[in-house]
Amino acid sequence: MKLMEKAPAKINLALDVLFKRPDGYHEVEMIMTTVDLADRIELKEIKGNHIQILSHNRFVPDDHRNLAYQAAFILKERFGINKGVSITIEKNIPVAAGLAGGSSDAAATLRGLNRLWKLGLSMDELAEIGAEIGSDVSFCVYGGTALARGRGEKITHLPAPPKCWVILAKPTIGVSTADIYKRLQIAKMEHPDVPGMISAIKESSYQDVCQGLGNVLEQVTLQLYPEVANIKDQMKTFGADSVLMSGSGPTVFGLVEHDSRMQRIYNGLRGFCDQVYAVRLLGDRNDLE
Ligand SMILES: C[C@@](CO)(OP(=O)(O)O)[C@H](O)COP(=O)(O)OP(=O)(O)OC[C@H]1O[C@@H](n2ccc(N)nc2=O)[C@H](O)[C@@H]1O
Ligand SMILES: Nc1ncnc2c1ncn2[C@@H]1O[C@H](COP(=O)(O)OP(=O)(O)O)[C@@H](O)[C@H]1O
Repeated sequence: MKLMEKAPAKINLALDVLFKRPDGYHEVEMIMTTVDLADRIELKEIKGNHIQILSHNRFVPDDHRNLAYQAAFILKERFGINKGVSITIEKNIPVAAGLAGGSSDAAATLRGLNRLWKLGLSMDELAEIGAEIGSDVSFCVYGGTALARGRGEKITHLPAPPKCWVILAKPTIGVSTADIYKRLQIAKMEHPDVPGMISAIKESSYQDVCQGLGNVLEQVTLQLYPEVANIKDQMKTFGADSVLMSGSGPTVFGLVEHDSRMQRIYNGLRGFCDQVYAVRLLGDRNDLE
């Protein structure tokens, strides 16, 4: 028996940090939404009682460090499953990019194994288990668009933002999320208007979504890596309606409505950057199917 799950990437339309918590994590308010760039997860029953990870991408760990492995391990332990499973990850989302690829693989594994092993868990229960794996996993269990609070695991669903193109460009540097959070100087930050972004989405105003983009982690990553600032500038010059870094970076995304302008930005950026994608904003929970 085998089955497939789609694991889409996310971008943060807004990312605010309120304060550092006693447990070392940061209290956040983020508006997350999915885009049409997805890994594919194949789950297959195998003989034995172990978890096997297969992937052609050399940056993806094939052992307990893989977040999909951790998802399978938790479900096996918690529900006493004495079966083996092979998890094949077709990696399309760039790794360590601020696009939650690993978190989305873990979330897809939770959803898929819930079906394969007939566990009968609700999405809310899967999201709660996901929070034990990483801060972004709960959101990725549901997909769609949401306000994420707490350390990212408290999810309030939102409607899909207005449809547009999203150009993603990832410079060839790796960014450590923990390092970026550590360097954040909370007293000096300019906060994005998160309630304003929620209204823009509810009113389906593309202009207001563009105007409201903001991420407090951006200033930290831009200072450390000038190449990220350079890509932001290029994207604006080529004509994106609005540009922001996703998560802790280094991927930069640009929003654009018109097909011809999307093509111009995409072609222009290909000269500067190896990993460039032009994808649609998804933002709807049904898009996981
Ligand atoms: C910044 C964001 C925005 O969506 O995404 P990415 O850039 O990773 O995609 C997330 O907050 C990242 O989520 P995720 O990558 O799941 O983080 P985790 O594995 O839980 O935590 C990695 C490290 O980041 C720091 N961390 C994470 C979340 C949070 N609210 N406060 C923190 O301080 C902690 O130092 C933690 O050890
Ligand atoms: N399934 C996975 N896919 C990608 N990276 C993974 C996975 N599991 C664990 N990792 C590790 O997690 C780190 C962060 O990866 P990723 O989730 O792609 O980035 P981000 O948290 O920036 O969105 C990588 O450096 C990688 O070693």
